[in-house]
Amino acid sequence: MPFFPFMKALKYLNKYFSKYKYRLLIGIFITFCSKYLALQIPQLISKSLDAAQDYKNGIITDLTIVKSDLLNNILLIIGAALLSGFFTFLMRQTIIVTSRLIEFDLKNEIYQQYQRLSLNFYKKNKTGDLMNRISEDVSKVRMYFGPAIMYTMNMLVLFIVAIIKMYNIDTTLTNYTLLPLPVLSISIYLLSRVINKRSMIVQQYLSKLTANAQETFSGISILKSYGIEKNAIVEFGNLSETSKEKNIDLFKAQALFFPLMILLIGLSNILVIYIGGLRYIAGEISIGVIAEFIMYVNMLTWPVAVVGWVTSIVQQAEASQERINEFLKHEPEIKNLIETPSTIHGAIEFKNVTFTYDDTNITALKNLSFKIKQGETLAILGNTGSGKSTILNLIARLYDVDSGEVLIDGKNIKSINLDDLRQSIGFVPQEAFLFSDTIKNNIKFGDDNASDDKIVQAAKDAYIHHNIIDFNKGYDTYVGERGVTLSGGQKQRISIARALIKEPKILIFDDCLSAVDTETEEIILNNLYKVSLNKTTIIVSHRVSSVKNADKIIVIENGTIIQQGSHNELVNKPGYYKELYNQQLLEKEL
Ligand SMILES: Nc1ncnc2c1ncn2[C@@H]1O[C@H](COP(=O)(O)OP(=O)(O)OP(=O)(O)O)[C@@H](O)[C@H]1O
Repeated sequence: MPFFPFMKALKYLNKYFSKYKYRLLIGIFITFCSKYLALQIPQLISKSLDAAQDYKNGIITDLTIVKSDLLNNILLIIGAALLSGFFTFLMRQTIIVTSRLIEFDLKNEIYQQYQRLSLNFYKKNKTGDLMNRISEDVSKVRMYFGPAIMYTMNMLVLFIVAIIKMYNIDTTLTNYTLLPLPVLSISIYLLSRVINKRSMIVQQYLSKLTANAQETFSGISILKSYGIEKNAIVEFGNLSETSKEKNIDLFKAQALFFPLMILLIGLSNILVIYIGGLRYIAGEISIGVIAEFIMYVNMLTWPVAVVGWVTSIVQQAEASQERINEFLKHEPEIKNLIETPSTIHGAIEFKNVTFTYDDTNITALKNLSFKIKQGETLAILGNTGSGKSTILNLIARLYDVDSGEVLIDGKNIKSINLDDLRQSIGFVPQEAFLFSDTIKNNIKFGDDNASDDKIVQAAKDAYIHHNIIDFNKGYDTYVGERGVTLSGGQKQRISIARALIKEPKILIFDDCLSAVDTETEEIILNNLYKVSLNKTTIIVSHRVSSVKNADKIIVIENGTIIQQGSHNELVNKPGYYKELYNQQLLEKEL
């Protein structure tokens, strides 16, 4: 059962309660000690006041007895206050620290789940949303483990102990004193709901503002070259104007919080003084009791107000945990079905493969069949959108086919250990992506233990070494957001080096030479020819020059093969390949 049993989504977090149960139990015990000690103070003050009055009224005549009583009480009050303060410190150290530990665990759990999930998941959910759930939502859930539990414990101990003490002293006065407290709790709850609603709206606008600013900065060169800075300023201005208004709305509601509390505490205090005064005059209670009750009222007000606040924290945590659970319970579409290791040689076959992207409903491949033997080079040509990248995605099992089969070494790709499959593929995507790190680490990404010599060799093979050594810091040059800006062709070649260093059985190049000139392309292809001996290689390209040496060329149109054969075979047959060849030959001559 979760700490607040009416919450369903929060049940998921029970495992963390049991993981940290000892810390939490110690925290709860410490809270009890702290509050119990704090609650001794009003009684001591009451006794001191009564002693002074007894002396004044002549009930006690010996001043030294009164003085020693008072001194004792003062020392006890200081002692109780110090100890209670120390326990409050320990209470935060246990409960709040535990909530931080759980926050850390939960973030790691979500991150690991994100890593497991397939590409489809990332297409369906926005990056901002993923980030929000792992940061904002987790912080809200932490509030449930930390402050919500701490203040609830606080409230329970204070309430039970104080109320027992109060009823033991005077029932009528206690009833009157407690009268405004439920009103306080309910009004704080209602106010907290308004505050939460408004702060969610503020958060939404903050996200919009950040997204707008981020997009503007990343597209700054386009913005400037089109001369539309003014439009961007107006758009940002409008957004921040609305955001400001929403913030003012929020602060208006927040501004009510303390006055409301003070008003209701004031009401309780007036009741204590008025009813207590009447009962004192009637001789039913001593003057010390009035002081004691006033202290109890002030001690109880915050915990009572907190009931409202905690309720809304728990509701928010529930909503956030529901969003987190939605991702945590999401099963990756592509699963590793085989635990035993698989050895991969690199023969690939597509048998009547049909594949539809389920988000766009586009059937990218239709009944497609082809075969590549281990160590052969296959080239894929075709117009944009014809399905070339889709073939590569299926070989890396980034998606599973709808019908037909992809076979690796004669075995259905699903019956191969997924980790081993991906380990044996060197994939160079269409758009090179470099991490904000050094060039060396970007290349080493393909093989963590690669020696410097191996890194240099891979860079030479990808024909990027000569560029790298021209940078001041060579291989230690930082690339990415705050580093050197590389040209498209340089990025592509680093990305090739990253694939080569892995020495995979299958090399996949998805139109990754598009940003280099034909001479550089020629050099790289010659190098690749040497390093890719014995490796199955698949090259996707729009250029005949990139594919002419392949063992086999297939031409794709609308997801089906319209031509296949070697360069020599195809160049003599009328059709797409011959036309492309002639056209590119003509361009070269021009
Ligand atoms: N991730 C995706 N989600 C949905 N539809 C997609 C996705 N990727 C590609 N498609 C669609 O599938 C079809 C085939 O795309 P694919 O990327 O395989 O073409 P391509 O031949 O590699 O094109 P290009 O030469 O432009 O890279 C296209 O109509 C495309 O819009």
